[in-house]
Amino acid sequence: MSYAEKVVAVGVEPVQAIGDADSYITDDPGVAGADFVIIPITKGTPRVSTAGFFALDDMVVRSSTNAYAIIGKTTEWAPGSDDGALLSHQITYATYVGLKRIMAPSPGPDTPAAEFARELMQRITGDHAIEALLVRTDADQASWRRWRRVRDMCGHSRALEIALVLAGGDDDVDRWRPEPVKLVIVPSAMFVLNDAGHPVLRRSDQRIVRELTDIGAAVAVQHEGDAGRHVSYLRYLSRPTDRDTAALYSDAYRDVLQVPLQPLMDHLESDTYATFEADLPKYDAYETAIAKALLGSSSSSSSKEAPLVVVAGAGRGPLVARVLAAAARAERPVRVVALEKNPGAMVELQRRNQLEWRGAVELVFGDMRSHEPAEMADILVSELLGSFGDNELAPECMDAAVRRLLRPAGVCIPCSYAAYLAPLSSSVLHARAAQYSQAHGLETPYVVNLHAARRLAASERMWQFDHHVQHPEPMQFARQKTVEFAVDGPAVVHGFAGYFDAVLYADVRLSIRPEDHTADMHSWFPMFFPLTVPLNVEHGEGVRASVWRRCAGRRVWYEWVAETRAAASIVHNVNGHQYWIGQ
Ligand SMILES: C[S@@+](CC[C@H](N)C(=O)[O-])C[C@H]1O[C@@H](n2cnc3c(N)ncnc32)[C@H](O)[C@@H]1O
Repeated sequence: MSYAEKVVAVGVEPVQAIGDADSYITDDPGVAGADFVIIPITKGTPRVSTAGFFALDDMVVRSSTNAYAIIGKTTEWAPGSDDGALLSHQITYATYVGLKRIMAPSPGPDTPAAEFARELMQRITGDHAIEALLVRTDADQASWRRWRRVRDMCGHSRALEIALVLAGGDDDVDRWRPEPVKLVIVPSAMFVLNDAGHPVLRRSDQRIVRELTDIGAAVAVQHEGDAGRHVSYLRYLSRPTDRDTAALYSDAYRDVLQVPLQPLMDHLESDTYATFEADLPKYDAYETAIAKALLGSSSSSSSKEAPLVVVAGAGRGPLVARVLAAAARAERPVRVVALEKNPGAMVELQRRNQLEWRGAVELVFGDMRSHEPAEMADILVSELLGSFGDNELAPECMDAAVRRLLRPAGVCIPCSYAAYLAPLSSSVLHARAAQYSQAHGLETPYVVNLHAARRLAASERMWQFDHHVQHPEPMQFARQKTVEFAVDGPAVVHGFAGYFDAVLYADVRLSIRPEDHTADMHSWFPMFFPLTVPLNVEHGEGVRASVWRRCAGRRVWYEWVAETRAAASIVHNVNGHQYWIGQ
């Protein structure tokens, strides 16, 4: 199922007291059409027998018949009381009947965070830990600060999820977007009647509900009496919208952490090439750059022949096809060499050369860093860019290719590319990275289509690699940069997002920076460099990031560290001990 096809569950939280969950769910016309209800597990202050069980009369949830449709609320918990024992009994009972989810009360302004966090920790750790606990909270900034404190004390546990109660108007949703919001509760007072007399939300509140359901939250109306029309409206509001193919593709990868590809060390699979090839804006830009280069450059003066274009790292041939299209567009004859080191892709190149290119392309199997050409190229085309620009080892491969394959005044496409960094808040991604940490470690960058995340500042340029001039000596591939970000705090930095931009030729560029992203291009998602321990940033405080690109032997890797005024992270991935790129 793709993300866009996912249906958002819509529920009801009755304001009136409910005597018995089963008859409410089965008989009350007011909840017909809802997918779930949010109701207390027990009535008022229930008695627990000395033997440790509840009396039937005290229960709202009395059987497991409708458990799949119930989010069970525990009773309010008073700090310093022995309500903790009651909470325990309620959770044990809720687990026994198999409730869909259990909701803990919100930590009120007077609730000491330490006591509340300790109470929660007791439920989510140890032998009888429950998988997930919904913490109910208001959406204002003070509530977010309280939540942040409690979550820190609970070690950013993935078991804690949020049920966010909106107030309407100026809910600060940006602050909640990076948090694990699994449920949005909309009080009926937020609804207004439209011209036809139907309850609807104001435009700004519609946007908030859509944004939160879009990152995977269910939605419920808090209502007295018949909630049917509110439920239908919320279902309509959170329905999937029509998307184009590129958006559908991106949606399927929302917040999915991917290990970055290593096209130099590994041989890519045919399906991976097929995914690249679907990204037409990228190849359109290449075609334009090649056509401009053909018009702008003279072929080697010693030769009367057409310019020689070498596609280094041709894959299954999309750039070869674009060289031929650019030549036709520029009305310039060309000679084309396709160089590739992946034996599987070589078979596809032969097939296309026979069927599509009528043998016009010279195919060469080899490594661009060691290939000995019979003739130097006028134009060298390659696409070895990763999400952080140089993380697929474009510098190492292209510097060698420029020296060995390109004549001194030749054109290299791309001629330069740069890496960018921005601080990122996303407890969702951080929790996922922590989940993978046994396999890959938390000191590993990922490629991810960022969605449940908030960028805390504009991206800053880290470094650049240039291939327009041939350097007399091989390039220095190591880099280091420290940048300062003015963060819109208070916020939590869970890591950094990495981006790149590239100049293909003259004014033809590619970019995945949010500030100037190439329209509709979808084959590169940003990089995510997690911090092992997230850093809190207060209002007016900045964040400093230092990143190194280091190289030794046949390995290249990144190390990174973050600092605020009050705290600092560890230096991540020292000596590439968790993540490296192989040459
Ligand atoms: C990111 S893919 C791009 C492939 C193709 N140009 C496209 O757009 O679909 C990079 C390609 O370069 C090839 N490659 C990487 N390093 C190479 C090297 N040193 N020599 C030759 N080919 C290389 C990989 O096998 C892969 O096919």
